[in-house]
Formats: sequence, structure tokens, C-alpha cells
Amino acid sequence: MPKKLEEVKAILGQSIPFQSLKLDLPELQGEPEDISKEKARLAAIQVNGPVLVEDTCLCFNALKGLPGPYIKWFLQKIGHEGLNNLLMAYEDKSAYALCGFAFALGPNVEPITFLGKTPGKIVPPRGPSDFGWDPIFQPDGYKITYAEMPKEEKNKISHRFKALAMVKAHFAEAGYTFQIDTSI
Ligand SMILES: O=c1nc[nH]c2c1ncn2[C@H]1C[C@H](O)[C@@H](COP(=O)(O)OP(=O)(O)OP(=O)(O)O)O1
Ligand SMILES: [Mg+2]
Repeated sequence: MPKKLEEVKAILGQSIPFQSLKLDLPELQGEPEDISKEKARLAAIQVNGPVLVEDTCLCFNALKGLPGPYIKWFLQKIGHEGLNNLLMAYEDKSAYALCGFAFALGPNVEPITFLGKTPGKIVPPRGPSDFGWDPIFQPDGYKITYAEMPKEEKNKISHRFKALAMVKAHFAEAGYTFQIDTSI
């Protein structure tokens, strides 16, 4: 997902050097935090080293958190209109965007998770549709959707921003030092 990586880069800046890898991992089911953890565990086995993985959920309160981690498939199959229709029977259109990062130091180390949550509501699509469900998510306190916001604005309040703030704080606190391998 290049759009996701773009945001991660914009938010992290130079604070944590990382390399993005394309791994083939199973689409797991369950609670968002458990999915992130398991994803990190499997990724760490594949790369045999430290990994930071990310998973994004869009959770509808009327549907007890669904589509949640399955949003990718829902979006693909039924689109923005279908997602709005899912809530037709409910007065409650509230939702939250949830971003889970999980960091595993290596294959046999328990991953730690960082969850960022931004509350909002589901609305008929407005704004550019170049990134997922951005056009139908209107964060609380705003009259515009994620898609209608300038990128810098979204990156100041987003689920991803909040999760990455925790990731950064963790790395700063743990006093990790990085060596940037310029040979790659
Ligand atoms: O800030 C966002 N604003 C709008 N849409 C977003 C955002 N972040 C992810 N998305 C979309 C991409 C995908 O349709 C779904 C869940 O993402 P997600 O399960 O992490 O899918 P993915 O294909 O990026 O990665 P992966 O295959 O590693 O699970 O929500
Ligand atoms: Mg996923």
C-alpha cells in the first residue's frame, strides 16, 4: 500500500530509520490487537530479525466494531456506497479508525503493540478517492472528511499519527540507537 507508506514516512521523518519489505502474510481474523501481534510474529520469523508491522481497521459502533480488520475486503467488494448502506438500518453512524503497529525484536520475542484511534462518523463520500475509505470517514470535530483534508492535517490527527507517536515514544524511551546501513 504505497499511500500508507507515504504517511508513515511523512509522520516519522528521520526519527526511526526503517526499510519497507514486501512480505506475503496471511490475512488473520480476530481482535485488531491480536492480529497485529500475530502479524509481527510471523513477519519476524520470515525476516529473522526485527520488524514493525501495521494493520488498519475501520470500525462501526453500530456493528460492534465490524468491518474492523476486514475493511479491506468490504471496501473492495461493496465500496463506499455499500459501506454507507451497511449503516442504513442504524441511527448511529459513529465509527473509529484504528491503526495498530506491532514491533517484534526477533522471531522469539513477544511483540509489543501500539494502537492509535481516531473517532468519527461514516458519511457519503466526499473528496478525492485515492486512498481507501478516506472519503467516507469524517473525524469528530471536523466538517470535512479525511479525504478532503490536506495531508498535513490528516497526519496531525489520524489513527496512524497517534499510533506512530506511541511507537516513537517507545523507541526514544528504550534508548534504541540505530545504524543506518547505507550499503543497501
Ligand atoms: O488511513 C487510511 N485511510 C483510508 N483508508 C485506509 C487507511 N489506512 C488503510 N486504509 C485502507 C487500506 C485497506 O483497504 C484497508 C485496511 O488496511 P490493511 O488491512 O492494513 O490493508 P493493506 O492492504 O494496506 O495491508 P495488509 O495487506 O498488510 O493488511 O483500509
Ligand atoms: Mg490487513
